[in-house]
Amino acid sequence: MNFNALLARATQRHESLLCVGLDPDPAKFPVGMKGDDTRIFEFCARIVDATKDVVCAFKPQIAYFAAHRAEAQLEALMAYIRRVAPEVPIILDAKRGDIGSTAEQYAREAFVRYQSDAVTLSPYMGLDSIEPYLPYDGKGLILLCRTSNPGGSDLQFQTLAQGGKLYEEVARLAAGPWNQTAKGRLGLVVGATFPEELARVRALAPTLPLLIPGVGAQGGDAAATVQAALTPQGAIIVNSSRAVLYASSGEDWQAAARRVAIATRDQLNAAR
Ligand SMILES: O=c1ccn([C@@H]2O[C@H](COP(=O)(O)O)[C@@H](O)[C@H]2O)c(=O)[nH]1
Repeated sequence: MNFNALLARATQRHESLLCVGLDPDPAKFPVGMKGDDTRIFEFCARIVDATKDVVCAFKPQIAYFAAHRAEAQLEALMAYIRRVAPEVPIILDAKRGDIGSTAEQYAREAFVRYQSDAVTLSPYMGLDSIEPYLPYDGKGLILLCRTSNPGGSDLQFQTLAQGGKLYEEVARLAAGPWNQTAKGRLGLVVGATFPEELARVRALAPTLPLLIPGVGAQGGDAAATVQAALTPQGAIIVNSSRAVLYASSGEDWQAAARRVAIATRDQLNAAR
């Protein structure tokens, strides 16, 4: 099943707009595991067990694995999620972007090595840096548009000579000609920390799925996010990582992660 269909089905079955981000930092692991980078798989797998019925997606961030030489644990985690939660799409957060020949290798990494359903990409090297991902049928390609960090404004908020902001041009291209080339498989990353721009992106890209990080640890407002971005034609995937993963460092850490995930899902649903 393709990414968009998987996402729609998981959103409906789990009544959830919440994506749990898998950003394992051994320094923040709970009692008994703290500092142990051989237990990255185990930590993430227990979070998956605790939240798999309340999410519409999981989003492992590749840097948290690569930094600890834990790529093999990420491979094992992807296989584990596919086994215990086959209905939940997995978005590999890699933010790749490079010339075509290198992008071919990044595409292979995301879709052959890790078997993800979607990957995050930087659009700033242009359409030919996205094209190498297209041979992987049905996979979602989610382009950075208006990122959640304050410094995102440095470039994305620049006014272009032809008028409009750079992030608006990314949204226009992704909703129009680039998505035609990509056969409807593009999505956009827009931060929950910028609800006005979120609404603007939704207006420019009414049918694209939006991956929205920034609720939880970054302080984005869950209700404002839903009101700005959710429409009957436009899916949203609202990510929270640290607030769920590190809800408790005590022995109740899995139960605490589940509690926060359910509370966040319910907050998002209340605003629908
Ligand atoms: O604009 C962006 C794009 C990606 N991210 C990623 O999302 C999570 C957010 O983690 P929290 O702990 O919920 O803040 C993380 O993996 C980022 O790399 C983002 O925050 N903003």
